[in-house]
Amino acid sequence: MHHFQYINDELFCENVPVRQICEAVGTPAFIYSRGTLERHFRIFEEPFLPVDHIVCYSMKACSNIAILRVFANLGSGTDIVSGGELFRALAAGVDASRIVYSGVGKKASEIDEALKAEILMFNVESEEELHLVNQRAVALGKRARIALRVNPNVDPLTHPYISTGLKKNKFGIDVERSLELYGRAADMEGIEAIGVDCHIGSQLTELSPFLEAIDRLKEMIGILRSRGISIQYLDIGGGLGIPYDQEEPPAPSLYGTAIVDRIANLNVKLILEPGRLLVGNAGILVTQVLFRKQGPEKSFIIVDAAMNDLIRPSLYNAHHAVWKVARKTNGVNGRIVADLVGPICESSDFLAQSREMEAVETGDLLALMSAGAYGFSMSSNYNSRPRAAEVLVDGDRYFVIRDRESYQDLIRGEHIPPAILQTS
Ligand SMILES: Cc1ncc(COP(=O)(O)O)c(C=O)c1O
Ligand SMILES: N[C@@H](CCCC[NH3+])C(=O)O
Repeated sequence: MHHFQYINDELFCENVPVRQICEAVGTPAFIYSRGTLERHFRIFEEPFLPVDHIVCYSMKACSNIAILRVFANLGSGTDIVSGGELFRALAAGVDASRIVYSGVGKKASEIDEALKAEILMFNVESEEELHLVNQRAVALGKRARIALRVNPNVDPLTHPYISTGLKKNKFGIDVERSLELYGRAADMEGIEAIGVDCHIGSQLTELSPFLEAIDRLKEMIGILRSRGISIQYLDIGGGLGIPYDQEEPPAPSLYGTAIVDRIANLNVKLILEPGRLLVGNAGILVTQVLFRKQGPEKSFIIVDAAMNDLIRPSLYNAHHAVWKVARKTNGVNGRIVADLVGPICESSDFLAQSREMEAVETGDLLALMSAGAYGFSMSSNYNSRPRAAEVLVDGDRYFVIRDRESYQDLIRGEHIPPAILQTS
């Protein structure tokens, strides 16, 4: 359920016509609905309310500070994976004591920043990282609260590029080695092991892999406690999928109640790191048709958004529904099959392939649906394309929450050395 709907054949985000926003800010533009963001957060959190928990929004999905603030206002913490994400979270006003820091490659400077901010917990992903976190904590006269990110070797049954909990993946530490490392961590002056963590993948559409992973972690917590290591937090990551096309992921209520049942009597504070579920269907990418072109084998609709704006179709062959912003423009009727492509000089620059959709005309606005997660946050400047504007709709008002980049932004920080500037 989201707040993008047609009223008299015109697409609205909440109470604002999408066309009106595009006339003011141009295209391509990401448009998010505050109502949907809040609704998704509440629906996700609801089943966890009876137990001690923190929802730490995984901000890599959509990291605009206005979006972070929407969730922080609802009590959300944040799952971060870099110094840059820490900076954004603090800039948005997220409470540092609700921040967890995951990621396989934390630099000493980033660890220092997180220690100084006094975040809740580092999710440590290797033995070398554990030593570095200890060393940095001692150097700063602090103790780092940590969990080890365990790789439980569970198949998440998702796209191989976004599976993280198999032993062939770079993420986390296997169960046996983790148990050993907790023992070693107990002797480290700068380390306080308070949690166990895992995140097995993204866009999961089955419940069983989550439960299997939790069972492995539960077993570990029992072993650790029997060794005198008192684990207080269980972080089960994110990963719950959303319907993009035909998928039927478990409803958040089902996911939540199954997990709450599974950890009954475990006596831990649960940490949840949803990303896609909170923002995916709360955002769209609106683009304008530049040209239509009939090739010998295919029809192409060339639009002003491209793989630099939304890379998911190119990277994972991901499906995003295409909706016309005005359903019956210029009396064009009928259905077509076409590739929706951008201006970038790559054959993989497509937003939809061989897609059946309503016929379109040059100048029409099209909405790529479910683009709120891993849309803008994975965008780039490839082909020197300024990144899109981001807009947040709130009832009958809207706010530009990120300006469209300018050409000047494209060369910010670039310099021609004087020796190269000389022409003679
Ligand atoms: C450590 C970690 N936590 C949480 C998430 C959020 O995942 P999702 O957006 O699938 O909920 C990710 C991304 O997959 C992640 O790497
Ligand atoms: N970027 C991916 C998900 C990976 C999540 C990061 N751990 C997507 O668009 O589906």
